[in-house]
Amino acid sequence: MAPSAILPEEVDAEVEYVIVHGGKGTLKRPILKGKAMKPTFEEIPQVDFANLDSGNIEDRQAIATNVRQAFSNVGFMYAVNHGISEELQADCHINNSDTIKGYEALLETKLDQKTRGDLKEAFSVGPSPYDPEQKPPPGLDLSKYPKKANQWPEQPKDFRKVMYEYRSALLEFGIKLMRVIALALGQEETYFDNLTGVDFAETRALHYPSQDVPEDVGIGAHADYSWFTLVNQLSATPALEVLNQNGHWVSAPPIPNTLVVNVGDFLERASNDYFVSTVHRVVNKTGEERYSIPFFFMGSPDFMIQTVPSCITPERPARYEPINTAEWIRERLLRARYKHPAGIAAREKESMGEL
Ligand SMILES: O=C(O)CCC(=O)C(=O)O
Ligand SMILES: [Fe+2]
Repeated sequence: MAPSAILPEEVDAEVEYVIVHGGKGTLKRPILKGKAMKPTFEEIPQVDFANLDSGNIEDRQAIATNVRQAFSNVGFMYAVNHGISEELQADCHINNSDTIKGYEALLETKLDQKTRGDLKEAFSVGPSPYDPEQKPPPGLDLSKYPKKANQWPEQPKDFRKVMYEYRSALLEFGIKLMRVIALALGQEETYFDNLTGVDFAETRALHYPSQDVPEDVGIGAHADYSWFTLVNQLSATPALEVLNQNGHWVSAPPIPNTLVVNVGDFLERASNDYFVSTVHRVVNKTGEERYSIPFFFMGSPDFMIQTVPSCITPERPARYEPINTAEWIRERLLRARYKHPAGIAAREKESMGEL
């Protein structure tokens, strides 16, 4: 969506806001117009990962420099040459099935409270090291994980296999990206290695029907509760939008063979706000169905998210207390589920601050 028309300041008597559901609670971002507008991004940068497996640290450092720029200025990037096989990505279209049991129906979540709900269906696959496909490390303490394994439908036949293969491929890329992020934050490459020993990532296969009602959204304005999210836009339908510092929506259209990568709340927090967990939403007015598969890289449930030492300076002391990963995820998940009693209670505790 193009930035709204520029109005002279004096005409702009009433400030409008975008309401956002993020890790810091429900917040409002003023929509800036005219002279009030700040320099900010108008498109999503692309970063080339072709040299990710280079044996040369300078090559990996060069990627880290580009990631640092993208994550600190925009909070989003397209990863080009990410190495995830095209075949596997094409197979993921198997999610295009309405026979799947246990998925989240249309209007089940409501991130933007002004809407009737999010116009999307989802099938989520979370941590379940009891499932052999997740290749749990030997000696893993299973007591930390939910006993109930992921639920899988009988049909389509290869759904479980493909989802787990896809998850493994993204996890592998994610672990490498976490190393690049460590470099980008001025740490040793291995700085986050203990975070990724046991993963707590979630894959979500999403279907967004086209929206006819003007107020409808596919997924309301929000920031992600993850270290970062890797989004495979399976359809050619442009619908993902990213909020810039002026409160204007910038389109992130699908680019073939790229992954959209965005900073999540954990990374924003650990980087002491140097990297931004940028607000985004999905609005599908194209008349076409849209499918996408976000992969939320979350780390292990008992990992304490604390500020990276190189992100603390005399001008910017640590802004956040350490927080337990599982606790934060649970709180955030419940908040979005407006029909869930615990979600209602969590939202009632919130106050509305400014972003
Ligand atoms: O479908 C997309 O492109 C993004 C979905 C998203 O933002 C989310 O599930 O958190
Ligand atoms: Fe998101």
